[in-house]
Amino acid sequence: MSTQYPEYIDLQPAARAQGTVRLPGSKSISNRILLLAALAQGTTEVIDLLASDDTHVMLNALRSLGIAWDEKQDGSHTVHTVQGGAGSFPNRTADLFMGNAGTAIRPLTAALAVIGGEYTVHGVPRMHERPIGDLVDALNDVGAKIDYTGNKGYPPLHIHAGQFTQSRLSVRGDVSSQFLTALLMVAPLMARTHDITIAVVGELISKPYIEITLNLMRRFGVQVEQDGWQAFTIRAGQQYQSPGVIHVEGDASSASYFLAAGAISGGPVRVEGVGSQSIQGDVRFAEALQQMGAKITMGDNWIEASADAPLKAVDMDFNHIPDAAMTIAVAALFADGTTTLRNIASWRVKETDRIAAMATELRKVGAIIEEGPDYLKVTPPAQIGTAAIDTYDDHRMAMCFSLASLNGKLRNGNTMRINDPKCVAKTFPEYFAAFAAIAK
Ligand SMILES: O=C(O)C1=C[C@@H](OP(=O)(O)O)[C@@H](O)[C@H](O)C1
Ligand SMILES: C=C(OP(=O)(O)O)C(=O)O
Repeated sequence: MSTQYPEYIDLQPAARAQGTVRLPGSKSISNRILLLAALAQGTTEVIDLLASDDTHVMLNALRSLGIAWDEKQDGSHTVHTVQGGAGSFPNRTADLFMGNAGTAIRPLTAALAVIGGEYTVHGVPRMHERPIGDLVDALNDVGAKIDYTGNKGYPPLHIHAGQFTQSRLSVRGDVSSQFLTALLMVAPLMARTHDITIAVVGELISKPYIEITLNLMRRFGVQVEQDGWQAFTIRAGQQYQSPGVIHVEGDASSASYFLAAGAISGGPVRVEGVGSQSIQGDVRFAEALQQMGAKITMGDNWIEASADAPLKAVDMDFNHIPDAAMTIAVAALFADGTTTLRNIASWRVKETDRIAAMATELRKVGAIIEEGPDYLKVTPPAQIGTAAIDTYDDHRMAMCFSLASLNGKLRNGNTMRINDPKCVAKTFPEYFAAFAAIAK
């Protein structure tokens, strides 16, 4: 991305956070819309697509596959015009670099396997440590031909043309919900002559992301029949149709940092772009802040956080909001006791092992941490010790730890150093400018 960052950023201690932030577009919605628009019949105008590493890898991949798109500016809005391929990709061979974007590589792998061709997909080294085996198994079981060219169960992948005749698929749901999302998104391409049912094996995690998938599929004209979280049926003969124009909401996970800033330091901080009408599960981060004692107000398209007392520690299950939950782990530095984050095992297979990374960096600033396979307990220090925070090429580590500079809790008024801040480019290239605008 274009923003230039130095090797590290030293954040000045800020007593207060106040102001209004216009959020960048949702990563989860942007990458889903791009793929759906590419698979649809007709031309789609996408307003306010997120501009970041994760969407750029998707846009570049679609172009390599022969899907035409262009970008223009309309006042303060961007407009991407995508020419749909009506269920097919013009180019049947391609080598695709997917960076570290789970929302790009997983659904696209499924689409390539079903459409057929000779494709390789790969990413940054960490992407080659992030599991994809459950998705590959689900697809290969019903006639796909996907090979591992590195380690079994992980990208890089080589995808050949397969043959799909079966009507029942099953996929594990307990490592990443993105595998089910991927299968749901390509199911209409398999359901040309017969219905397709996708059964979920094991407890499905991160359920609200499946709601985003189903919502956007509906916007593109495909209905899914749902039997709880156990089975999903796509009736034969449905095709994606462009909705014409579609707008991308602001990113609710990105909102979490600013809302937490308002809650930690009094606020008020308002985010614009998500609100009570949002289709993203991460808006429920606001409920977690409320439980910590913050005051939350909300309109259709905005949320505001403030607080008139120190935050209260909480003990909560965060399986439904795994990304925004990281923000709670750092907000816990400002709470009145031990905060426990439960049911977050998926953190271990994301941009880094996020449970280990959080534990290490929170200890650096003086917190007492207990770490388990799927939980984290954070007991705050009286004052936050200054440290150079390592970010593990994880945008959320960098964004979360900016919050440690707030509320005058930094020992001796020192600065908070964030190493390798450019990692925010994955979802929010302008993050540190937005943060500086509210941290006073
Ligand atoms: O489908 C999506 O857009 C996402 C699903 C979640 O992943 P898991 O299902 O792997 O938890 C989330 O962490 C990720 O950032 C985005
Ligand atoms: C887990 C994340 O990303 P991905 O879409 O690559 O899974 C994230 O953004 O926190």
